This record gives sequence, structure tokens and C-alpha cells, in this order.
Amino acid sequence: SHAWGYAANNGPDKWCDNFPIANGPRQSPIDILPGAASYDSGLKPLNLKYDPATCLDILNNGHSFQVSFSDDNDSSSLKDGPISGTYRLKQFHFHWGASDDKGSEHTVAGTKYPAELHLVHWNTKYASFGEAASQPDGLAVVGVFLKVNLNQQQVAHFSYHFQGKQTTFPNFDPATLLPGCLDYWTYDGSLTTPPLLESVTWIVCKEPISVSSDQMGKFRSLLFSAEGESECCMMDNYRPPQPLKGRAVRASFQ
Ligand SMILES: NS(=O)(=O)c1ccc(S(=O)(=O)NCc2cccs2)s1
Ligand SMILES: [Zn+2]
Repeated sequence: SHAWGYAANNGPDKWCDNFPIANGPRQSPIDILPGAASYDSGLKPLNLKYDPATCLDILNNGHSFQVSFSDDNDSSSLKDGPISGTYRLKQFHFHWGASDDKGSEHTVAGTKYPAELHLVHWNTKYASFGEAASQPDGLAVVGVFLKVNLNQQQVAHFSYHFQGKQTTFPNFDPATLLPGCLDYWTYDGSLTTPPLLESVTWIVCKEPISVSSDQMGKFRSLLFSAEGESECCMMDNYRPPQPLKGRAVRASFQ
């Protein structure tokens, strides 16, 4: 079976063929309706601690590019917020569109942002990332919307890479990708790509970060294709919002 992707023949509408959980009860992303979210005073502020020394490499995995972190200790981790215990940062990656009017996975009252950052963390009550990914409270992903500000400084100098390309990416500080205000919405969801596991506590920041329009251009110059294949630019690598199916969305702010 051809691998999953974002094209008409292998995209989100086809994922249920090989991953039936695609039609499950807690799928992501969702359209967040701020008016329908309930403020929960019990939600704590996010406690994010990132150590640039844990940054390992950058990989184009054929459907995004991801920056991976060493996770053999708690030096880059998430605590508090809606979760209990300690979740270690494993990787971050982005989703984006072919143009600035689309690209984010979560939407806010129907509004699409040009891109969305996902910081993927796993619950250290489990032995490993892979084990955690199969548990209902195994993962916590912090989502940050990106908006385009003309002549805003670069997010980082990611040059284009073919699928499978991996290069070292030392000392990148993911804290530079966080908005000033860490107000968030939270709900129980899933991975937004296959295997679509329903193991994610989603934490979506209300405030977007700004990137330059040429940074967006750099994202769009990445390639889905591998070296030597006919070039296919990586863009529109986002899953559309999925049915809420009765889930509550809580807000950390009033
Ligand atoms: N867009 S998102 O943040 O919801 C992610 C999608 C996939 C992610 S993963 O890197 O954790 N791999 C997922 C796994 C593969 C095998 C076992 S789990 S994170
Ligand atoms: Zn993602």
C-alpha cells in the first residue's frame, strides 16, 4: 500500500483505510470555539523548561521536518498546565500551507493560520516514547500558531532538505518559538498523522508567534520527494479539523 501523505490519493480522507482510528472518538485537530471553551481555574500555568544542549538533529521525514531532542533525562520537559507528572520533549515540527490563508491544523472559530508548530512531549511514567504513544495519557503536544509579519526576523535558518535528509542541528533553543503569553486551550485528542493514536493531551496556545514571509517561503521550498525523484514541494501538510464528538475544551484564561 502506498505510504500515507497529503495528496488526493493518500491524504487525510484516505487514512481511515489503513488506520481505522481516523474515525475514532478523540481525533485531532479540532476547530476551537473560544466561546464554547470553559474556563477552568484549576488549570496551572505551563511549566516549560528547555535545554538547548539536548537539541540533536533536523530531519525531513517526508511529511514535515522535525527537530529531535535527546530525552534520556528531564532537562527539556513540560510540567503543570493540564497534566500531572513530567513529560519530556521528544521533537518539534511544523505544518503549513501552500499560501498564507491556510496551513494550521487547529483552527480558531474557523480561522486558519499559515502554519502551526507542535512540540511533542511524552509522559515519563512510561518507559519510552513508543510505550507512552500507545497510552491515553502518554503524550502532551504544545501547539503554537504562526502568523506572517512582513520583515519579521527568521524563526531559524532551516535550508531546504530532501526527504530522508538529516543534519546536525546543535544548540537550538525551542523556547525561542514560544509566544510571550502562554494562555492555552486544552482537550483530549490524538496524533494528527498516522498512526493517529489517541494518546495526546493537546495544549494549544492562544497567542501566535510571528515569522517572516520568506521564512514561510523556506518551509514551502522543502521537498516531500527524495533526492533524484521528481521534485514535489512540501506544503499543505495539515489534517483538517475532526468532529469534537462531545469533548470538552477547557481554557486556562478568562
Ligand atoms: N502532528 S502531531 O504532533 O500530532 C504528531 C504526529 C506524529 C508524531 S510522532 O513523532 O510522535 N510519531 C508518531 C508515532 C509513530 C509511531 C509510534 S508513535 S507527533
Ligand atoms: Zn504535528
